[in-house]
Amino acid sequence: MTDLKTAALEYHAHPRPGKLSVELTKATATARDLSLAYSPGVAAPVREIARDPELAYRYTGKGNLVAVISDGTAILGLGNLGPLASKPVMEGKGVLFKRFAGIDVFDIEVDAESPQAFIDTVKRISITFGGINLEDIKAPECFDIERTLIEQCDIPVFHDDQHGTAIVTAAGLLNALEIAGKNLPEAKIVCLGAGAAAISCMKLLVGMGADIRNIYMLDRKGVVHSGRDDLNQYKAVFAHETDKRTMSEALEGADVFVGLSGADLLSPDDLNRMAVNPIVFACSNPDPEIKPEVAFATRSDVIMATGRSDYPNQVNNVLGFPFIFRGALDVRATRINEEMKIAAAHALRELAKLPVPEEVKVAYGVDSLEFGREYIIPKPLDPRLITLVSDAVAKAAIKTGVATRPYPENYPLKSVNDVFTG
Ligand SMILES: NC(=O)C1=CN([C@@H]2O[C@H](COP(=O)(O)OP(=O)(O)OC[C@H]3O[C@@H](n4cnc5c(N)ncnc54)[C@H](OP(=O)(O)O)[C@@H]3O)[C@@H](O)[C@H]2O)C=CC1
Ligand SMILES: CC(=O)C(=O)O
Ligand SMILES: [Mg+2]
Repeated sequence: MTDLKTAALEYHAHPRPGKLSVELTKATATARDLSLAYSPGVAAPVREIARDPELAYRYTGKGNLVAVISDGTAILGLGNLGPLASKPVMEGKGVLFKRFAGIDVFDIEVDAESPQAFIDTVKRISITFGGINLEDIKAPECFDIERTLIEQCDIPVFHDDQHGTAIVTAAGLLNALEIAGKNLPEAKIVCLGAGAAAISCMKLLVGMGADIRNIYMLDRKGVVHSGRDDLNQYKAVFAHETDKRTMSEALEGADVFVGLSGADLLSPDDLNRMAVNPIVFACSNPDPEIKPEVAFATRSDVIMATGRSDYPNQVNNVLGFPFIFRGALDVRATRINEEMKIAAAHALRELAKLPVPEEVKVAYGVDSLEFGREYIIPKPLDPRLITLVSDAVAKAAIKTGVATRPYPENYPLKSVNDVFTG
């Protein structure tokens, strides 16, 4: 772990600080080039955009530019460490947007004294961007922030920790249930965490067929139940009448554990309470609710996923946000709706069942990757993600009437290099 810490600090510090930079996309070699890029030539697109704001998509980078914005109140599972400390994560999201979907990102860390101040800041700068990815904003404030910004902005606003996580969790869970010989409507699910990611994951699962009566949600005070008078409106949706109070009680006979809470909160004893072929998604970052080696030492029948890159089955929103925004930007969707999210989940789910290209196996240093307990969800380095997930999202946007552009000529994209060939 110390090695990883040292390597991570070195990685971020050298050869230059940070992980990404702004690049030029036009010639700047001659005086003529400069007279086009800047004064006097730049006045021409200025006048055009003043005449017709839509032309910002033609003459500026707006259409391929996403703001990754945080207030630093829920940085991964590390908690409220403030906006500046969130910058490595936000730059990291920028790296993933660019690497996997060719999307440019400005990371913006907002020192806001209140949710309203945050909303006002984001609203004022929103015209710069083709989309807004809200990141690592704690519940319950995140819900109102996202809803208000969706209402006020005519570009997609998407809280990644809610919906990106939910989409990827749903895809992985449907596959894990299939492998375990179980199904979503009957699955007994325990969700540790009742924040941004947890509430949204459980909502999407219910939307996709889970029975809310089979879901037990827990926060720091234990089971979310109807006898509690301290529940916010978002948790209250999942409160039902039960005499269960602790995670141990909730886990008795459970089929699924979804952890969206913090490190090392699922004990071997509690894992032993779960049904045969238990599915454990220990998704807290950087440290899962239970380490895979502990889980496997406890039970050989566990189907295990984490949010991390260094174990099999990475259930992480990196599989969602780059490709979802790619699809949404390319048909210039005004929002990212439920149908687009569900289309993305199904595309991810189906991709895991296709034969895996050699280059993916090489990238992960394995001889074989086949749909099964150790491979329930595609790998982030799979080049087919942009092809299938962005396509599914774009088609769903068109079908549901939120696209303002037709199906792109360069779709389905063969790779990230295809992005500007349309
Ligand atoms: N793998 C992935 O792709 C993703 C993983 N995550 C992970 O999910 C976790 C939560 O993130 P997010 O939802 O954004 O944060 P929030 O701050 O919105 O929510 C955190 C939730 O975790 C609960 N919690 C924290 N500690 C405990 C504990 N000891 N026992 C029970 N519940 C606890 C909190 O309970 P209370 O309500 O009582 O405060 C709260 O409900 C993080 O670890 C994050 O890394 C998030 C997004 C994506
Ligand atoms: C992956 C991610 O977004 C998180 O852990 O917050
Ligand atoms: Mg996050």
